[in-house]
Amino acid sequence: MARVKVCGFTDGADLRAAVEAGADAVGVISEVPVDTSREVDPAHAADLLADVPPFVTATLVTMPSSAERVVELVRTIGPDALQLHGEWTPDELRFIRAETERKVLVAIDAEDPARAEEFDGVADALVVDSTRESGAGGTGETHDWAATGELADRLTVPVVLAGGLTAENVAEAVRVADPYAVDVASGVERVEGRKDHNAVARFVANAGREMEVV
Ligand SMILES: O=C(O)c1ccccc1N[C@@H]1O[C@H](COP(=O)(O)O)[C@@H](O)[C@H]1O
Repeated sequence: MARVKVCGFTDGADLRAAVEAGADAVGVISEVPVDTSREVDPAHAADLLADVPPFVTATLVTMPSSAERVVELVRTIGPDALQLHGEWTPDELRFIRAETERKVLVAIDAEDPARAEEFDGVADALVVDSTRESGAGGTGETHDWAATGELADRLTVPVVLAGGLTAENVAEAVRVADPYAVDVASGVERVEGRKDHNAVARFVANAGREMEVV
């Protein structure tokens, strides 16, 4: 059974619905250099994550221009964990981990397994996503789940499967890739930036099942 992260909250009621549905982690997206309806400013991100109860991982998804800015954002927003997209070096990652004392997940593109191997043992987990050229996620596009499963078998750190997941395809994705966790943003929205609570509940349920619940 895969753990579940639901990402890209802009609204407290949507976040609480995901927690109620049983999500293991929730994410807010702040300071990303792409146009996305899921981005919130740091103050709003802090407010949203302040509502996350114990035993649910409050995650900041970000891609600012420097490692120092990541550290500032962690101090402002107060997440439990960080998910970094974009072009980071292993040394920058070591600096961020040491300064923030947070678990750090690095997002890599599914087409770039060499980069995953570069961060194996440096990051706390890898998010294997179908990213844009900039490294940003939220594309709503799937990739080769079997190849990601094979990559996960070669790595020592946990692999989070992301990219184009929905309540309808997540059970099959888990069956094929057998990831540590799955991550969804656009696939459980009713309109851009707002979640469909029913789809979120079905996503969480289906991530833990081999058969789809409709
Ligand atoms: O969702 C975004 O707009 C986004 C922007 C910049 C960096 C990361 C972003 N989202 C992350 O990408 C994955 C996959 O998204 P999707 O399910 O394919 O829409 C998502 O889990 C977010 O963590």
